[in-house]
Amino acid sequence: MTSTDPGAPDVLRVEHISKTFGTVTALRDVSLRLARGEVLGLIGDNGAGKSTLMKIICGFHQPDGGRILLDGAEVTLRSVEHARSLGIDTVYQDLALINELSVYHNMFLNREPVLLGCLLNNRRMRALARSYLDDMGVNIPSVDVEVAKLSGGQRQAIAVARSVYSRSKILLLDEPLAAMGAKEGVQILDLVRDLKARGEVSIVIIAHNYAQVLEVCDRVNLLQHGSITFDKPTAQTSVKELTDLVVAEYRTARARRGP
Ligand SMILES: Nc1ncnc2c1ncn2[C@@H]1O[C@H](COP(=O)(O)OP(=O)(O)OP(=O)(O)O)[C@@H](O)[C@H]1O
Repeated sequence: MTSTDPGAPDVLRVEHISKTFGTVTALRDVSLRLARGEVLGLIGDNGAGKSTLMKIICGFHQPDGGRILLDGAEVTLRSVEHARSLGIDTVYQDLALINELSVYHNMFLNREPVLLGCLLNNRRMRALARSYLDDMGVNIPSVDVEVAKLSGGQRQAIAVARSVYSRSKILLLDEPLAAMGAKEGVQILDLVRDLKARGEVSIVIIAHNYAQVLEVCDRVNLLQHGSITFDKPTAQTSVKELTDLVVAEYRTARARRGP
C-alpha cells in the first residue's frame, strides 16, 4: 500500500547525492524516492554504497553534494538526533540495544515516558511496552527479561518496535535479516508486512536475500559502484533478473581487471 493521495509529495527524496571518503567515491549522483507507506528494497554488492546512503539519510554522514527533501521540503540533516527529531529512524545491524537492560527499558531508552511530571515510571513503561509489542504482534515472553537473553529475531523486533513507537515516519532497516535463522527472518518480514498494512510508516530495507526483498517490498533499487542502476516495482522483476544484473557487473569488472 503506498500513498493514498497521488498528489502528495514523496515522504523522502534524495537528489543527486555524492559522497567520497578520501580517494574512495562511495556515492555518485544518487537519487532515490520513497512514497508514503511504501517499502523500498535497496540491494547491491558489498561495497556498493548502501550503508553510506542510509547513513546520509539518517544524518550520520553529511553528503558532499546533492539534497534531501522530506515531504517536499529541503532539509539539512545535521546529526542522527536531528534526523530522528524529523521522524527518520534507523535500525542498524548492531541494533544499539543495551544487552544488560530489560526489554521495557530498551523500548524507552532516552525516551522515558513522563507520568504526573515524574520521569521513569516503571509500571507505566512496562505496561506500555507490553501493549506496543502485543499490538505489533511481537512475541516476547516477558518485558522484564534482559535483551541479552532473547534471540536475534526478538532483539531485532524490539529495535523495530522502538522506532515505530517513537512515531518515526521513515524507518531505515540496514540488513535486518543478516544473521537471522529462518524462523526469526520470517518474524521480521511479518513485522514489516504488518507495518506496511497499517501504512503509517515508510521503510527502506537493505538486504542481500533477493527473494525476501521481493516478498515484502513494493519497489527495488539496485546500487552498483555508488550509482543507482535499476529502479522497478517488485511485481515487474524477479530474483533471476536481480541476480543476473549483479553477476553481469561482477563479470564485467573481472574482465576489465584482466586474467
Ligand atoms: N567511513 C568510511 N571511511 C572510508 N571509506 C568508507 C567509509 N564508509 C564506507 N567507505 C567505503 O565506501 C564504499 C561503500 O561502502 P558501504 O559500506 O556504503 O557499502 P555497502 O554497499 O553498504 O557494503 P556491504 O554490503 O558490504 O555492507 C566502500 O568502498 C567502503 O570501503
